[in-house]
Amino acid sequence: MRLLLLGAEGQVGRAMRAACPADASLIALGRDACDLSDEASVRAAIANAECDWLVNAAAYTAVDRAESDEALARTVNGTAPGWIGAAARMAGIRVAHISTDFVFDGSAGTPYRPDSPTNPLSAYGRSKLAGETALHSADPDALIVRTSWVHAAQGSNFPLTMLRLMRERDEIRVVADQTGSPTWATTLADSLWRLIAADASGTHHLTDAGIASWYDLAMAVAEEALALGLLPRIPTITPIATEDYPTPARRPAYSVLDKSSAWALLGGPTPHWRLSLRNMLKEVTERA
Ligand SMILES: NC(=O)C1=CN([C@@H]2O[C@H](COP(=O)(O)OP(=O)(O)OC[C@H]3O[C@@H](n4cnc5c(N)ncnc54)[C@H](OP(=O)(O)O)[C@@H]3O)[C@@H](O)[C@H]2O)C=CC1
Ligand SMILES: Cc1cn([C@H]2C[C@H](O)[C@@H](COP(=O)(O)OP(=O)(O)O[C@H]3O[C@@H](C)C(=O)[C@@H](O)[C@H]3O)O2)c(=O)[nH]c1=O
Ligand SMILES: [Mg+2]
Repeated sequence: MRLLLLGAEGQVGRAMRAACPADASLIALGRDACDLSDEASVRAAIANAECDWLVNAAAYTAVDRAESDEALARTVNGTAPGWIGAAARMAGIRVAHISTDFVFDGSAGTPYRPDSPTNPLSAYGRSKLAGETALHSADPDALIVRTSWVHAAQGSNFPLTMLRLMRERDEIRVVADQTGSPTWATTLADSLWRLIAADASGTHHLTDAGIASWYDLAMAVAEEALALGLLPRIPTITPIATEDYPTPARRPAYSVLDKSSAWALLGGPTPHWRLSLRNMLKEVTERA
């Protein structure tokens, strides 16, 4: 199988490259080779690629910045997936695309199913929902996988931000009233390769197992990092309310996703987030 990967330098893009099975070949394009704000660039990249599947791991992921930069977020996350779907369909290429828990408003009290009503609270969430819709209209067979709270040993993510702040400060304050599921990019990439091998289509939810608040996640980063020698001591970590950590973007209070359809296709659950976090931080120690 030949697979074209867009967003090759992001957290998920790197994990997809690392998890590439021996019997697959990968054409990995970064922003310089395929710019999702430029329709001609997207069309050319897809027309020139002889492949069976395309995975779109490129996105505008700066949630707060998107509030004041909505037009670009909208083009990259909302419009480009439609260009991708149309070009891929024309070339007979299957598409896998990644979306987010932030398409939901967080007012639910039980895990969101793939067909639960969406209602994004942020410009980023609106742009990602628009991307799902545009891709689905262009290519009804596309595979859309919503995930959440992604982290990796390289890149910009909450656990690495926490690790840096814990080294710099005596106290950090973290919101305890937003609940979701942290997800190691490696879990997502391994699962995506398997969903592709199974010829999956439609919308599915895929995160690591278990739930946490951002505060729980920060506490876990502290404990795991201390045990691995990445942190000399644990600073004071204070749970706070969302209103005490003002940000430009609103985030869902609850964004746990129901993963049962993906788990059925995969033949079992994904690892618990705590185990995945430990494995991610082990990789940080190996890189240091
Ligand atoms: N990170 C998270 O917590 C979550 C992510 N997702 C989704 O998962 C997918 C992968 O995210 P993740 O790997 O974490 O994100 P990253 O931000 O790590 O990677 C995204 C990549 O897309 C690239 N990119 C941005 N703009 C463009 C553009 N105009 N043209 C081409 N490439 C571009 C970025 O390049 P550059 O670095 O140069 O900007 C970056 O390499 C995205 O669809 C995201 O919405 C879903 C839920 C949670
Ligand atoms: C840095 C920091 C953040 N926070 C809060 C702010 C926010 O509510 C929460 C997470 O902040 P971040 O900006 O790191 O995370 P954020 O970029 O919002 O993460 C989201 O990214 C996009 C791409 C997604 O798709 C989502 O699934 C989700 O992973 O933690 C604190 O409470 N204390 C802190 O010191
Ligand atoms: Mg962020």
